[in-house]
Amino acid sequence: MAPNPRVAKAFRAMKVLGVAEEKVKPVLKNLLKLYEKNWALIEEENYRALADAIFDTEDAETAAHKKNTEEEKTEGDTQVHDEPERPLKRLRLRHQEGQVSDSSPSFGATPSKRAKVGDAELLETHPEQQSRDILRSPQPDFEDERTEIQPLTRNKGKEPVSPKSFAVQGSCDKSQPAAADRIQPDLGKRTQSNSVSYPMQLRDRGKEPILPQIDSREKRTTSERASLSLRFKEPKVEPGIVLLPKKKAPNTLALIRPKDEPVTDDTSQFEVPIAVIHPEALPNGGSSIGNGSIVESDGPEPVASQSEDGQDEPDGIPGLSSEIRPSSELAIIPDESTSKLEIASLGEVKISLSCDSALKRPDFHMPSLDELLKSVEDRCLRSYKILDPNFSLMKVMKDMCECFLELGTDSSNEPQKTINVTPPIDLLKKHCAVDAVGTSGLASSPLNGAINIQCDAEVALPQIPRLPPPCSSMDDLAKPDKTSGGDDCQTEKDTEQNGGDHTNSSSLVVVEQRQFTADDIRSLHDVYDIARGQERMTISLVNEVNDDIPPSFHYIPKNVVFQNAYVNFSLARIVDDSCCPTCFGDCLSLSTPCACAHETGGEFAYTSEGLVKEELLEECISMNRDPEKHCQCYCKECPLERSKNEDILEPCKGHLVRKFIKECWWKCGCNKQCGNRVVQRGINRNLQVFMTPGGKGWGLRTLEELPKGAFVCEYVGEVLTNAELYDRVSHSSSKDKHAYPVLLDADWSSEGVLKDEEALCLDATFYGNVGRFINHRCFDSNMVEIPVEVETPDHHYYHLAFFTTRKVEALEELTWDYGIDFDDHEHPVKAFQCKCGSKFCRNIKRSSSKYF
Ligand SMILES: C[S@@+](CC[C@H](N)C(=O)[O-])C[C@H]1O[C@@H](n2cnc3c(N)ncnc32)[C@H](O)[C@@H]1O
Repeated sequence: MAPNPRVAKAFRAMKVLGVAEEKVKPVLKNLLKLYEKNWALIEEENYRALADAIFDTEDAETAAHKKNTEEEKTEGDTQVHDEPERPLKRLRLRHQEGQVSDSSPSFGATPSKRAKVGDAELLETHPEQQSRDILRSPQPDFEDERTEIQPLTRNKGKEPVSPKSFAVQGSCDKSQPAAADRIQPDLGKRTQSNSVSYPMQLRDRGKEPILPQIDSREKRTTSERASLSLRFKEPKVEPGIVLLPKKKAPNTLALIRPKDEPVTDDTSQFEVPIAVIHPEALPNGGSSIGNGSIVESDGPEPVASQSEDGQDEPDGIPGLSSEIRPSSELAIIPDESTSKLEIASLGEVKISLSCDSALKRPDFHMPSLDELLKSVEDRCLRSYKILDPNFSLMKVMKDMCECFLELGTDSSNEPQKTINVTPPIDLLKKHCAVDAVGTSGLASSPLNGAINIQCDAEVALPQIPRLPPPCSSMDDLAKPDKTSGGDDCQTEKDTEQNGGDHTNSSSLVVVEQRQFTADDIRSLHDVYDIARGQERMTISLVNEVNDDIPPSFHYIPKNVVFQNAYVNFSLARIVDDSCCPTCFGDCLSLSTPCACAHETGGEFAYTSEGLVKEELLEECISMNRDPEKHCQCYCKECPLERSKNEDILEPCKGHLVRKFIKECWWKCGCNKQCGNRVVQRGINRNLQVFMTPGGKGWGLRTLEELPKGAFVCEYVGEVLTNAELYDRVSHSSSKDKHAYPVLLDADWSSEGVLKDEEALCLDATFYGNVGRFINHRCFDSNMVEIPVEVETPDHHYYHLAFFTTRKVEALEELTWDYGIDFDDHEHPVKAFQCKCGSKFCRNIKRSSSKYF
């Protein structure tokens, strides 16, 4: 049978040292037994354990043989010859005089303590012997470095070191003071110079030894308050440092104890290293080294940690815990002095999170690793779909920083909570550079990149829901955001007071740290379904163009009344001749259309396929393209002019008298699947929000081919009176842009003088549906808006529904003509520079300086 390749390799390694296979075999066998077949321990440091064990065995055999020979030669002569023992063994034996011998191999009840104590004591007591012993041990790789071992003997067991220490001793600074004279901060400083240089920067905070951290670039892009450090477990040993055994990355000095290693549980007589890990406590390689804390996997409480003055610990034994639980690769090291959370220990690499200012923050608590990982995973699942092409681990790490701080400052009991989040800076960079608030609605402080999020009470939506009482504090206001192309879409949160006390200009302040609701943040990242399940279809969001993240807004599938709008859905208003209570099933299947078709001249507006009939559609299209060819009404007292609050009212500029679709509704006898119920059933097409490549910001596209006349979606938003809208818009900063609101003026002609609360519009800036992403196209847009009467025959309020004007291919952007007059500079919402690309573009020759 072919020998085990690991065995063969061990033989080869020993052969190099001149040890014959037959000598290696029994020792190796024993060693495998001793180490429970953990080859890593044997192979560690070029088979050091094996080599030492072989030499130990040799020594023992030689000694035994000599003794026998001498006994035979000089019977009765009790004089023992002074044949030198192997130093290590001899030292131990001397040291163990008077102690209880323990013949158990290595991992007894407190083996690590014993090992540490034994080694530390040994090293301290007999440095030169230890040095010699090491010189004798078969370490061909480190031959020229062996003299560096000497300082090891000086460690009083206070400083944990890497078990790999011997491999790099040559680089230790001999000029360093003895370990006994040192304090930990020194260690940190010294070891920095020895650290492997990775894309991280060392940071000496005086308490954290050996912490290469994120380099300055990364530092700039993460919060200073929650920083991530990726740390290498120090591969080099400092002179005078006690070795710590670990099962996965063992310290051979500790592990290759002879079987008769004396042990004692009475550790109080020994000085013990500050942080000591039982080898069995680290089956998966969890690191024991760091910050004077002990790695612990099961919970956030440290098993043992070092206090400020270096004194430990709950069990009275410095650095030792009475209960040492198994550790995994994930390790938590909460350290109150630094609020550091160790995330992972992967081989020699460690990732940890710290919050520098945690101590100054009364609201900070250390999140558990589980919480943190779950939060990051959730975030990745939601967020990274859009970022696949640019996915990088650093983004995940930055997310970790965010979640860390977010969880650390989260207090679910409080109705108002402040969460500080470090944004994925690269996602926000374009926005942060411009102002304090990003597209996402996340604010990035120029000071520390942190984001301040304010949680308000949940919004409860009644049937025609009214918005909850707005924030009373004007401090909550933040500057609207900017998208790269959608530059007049604003995410400013209106915080008008109850009772019509509207926002005034002094209350709109640009803040460095914007306060947002947790809902704001969550909605930003639900890229799988920005509607969060509120539509029949999921609506994904992708960005294949840049790093912009979706704007902050509340997705609502139906309109909500902001405050003063009069929207009354009363059954009493529906007279019998405007509904079909006697109908059954599908009204479209009737040979004679029911009363609900009256609005459209006795013909239903929809075909049996649910498409708007050609004639109606064409008329609506034409109305947009050639408004002058269609009937316009002029108000006696135009609500638009009135809302300007000027002394002299300007004459009405005219409103198109539009065609309405009247759908069946709940007073009707037909069922929900009735063909005359299309818009009210909501979105039933595969739509996607995407980043347009042409600089228009986000847009909406279809993922399936759409026939002409197909319902796509409604324009959903807050129902505002025009006075409210005027107030809202005109009081925002001149730099800020507002999404183009939609006037519900399709039937203003029929009513004489409209009251303020009856002259309505829709604003989707803060509350809206996918309609808010539809970009404008001059004249030849592929969608047209049609007013739809669903709940009330009263045409003050109606639904504005988009239907395709032609067949639209899958992946085509969906557009509609906003009807913007690019020359109207008096409009409260300033026009944008049109990039519709239409050959009929009304803005094609305009100077860009006119527009924002
Ligand atoms: C209702 S939003 C549409 C979604 C928007 N693109 C976004 O990123 O959120 C309207 C805004 O989109 C931008 N936009 C729409 N159509 C545009 C066009 N044809 N050219 C340039 N910008 C356009 C303008 O900034 C406009 O104010």
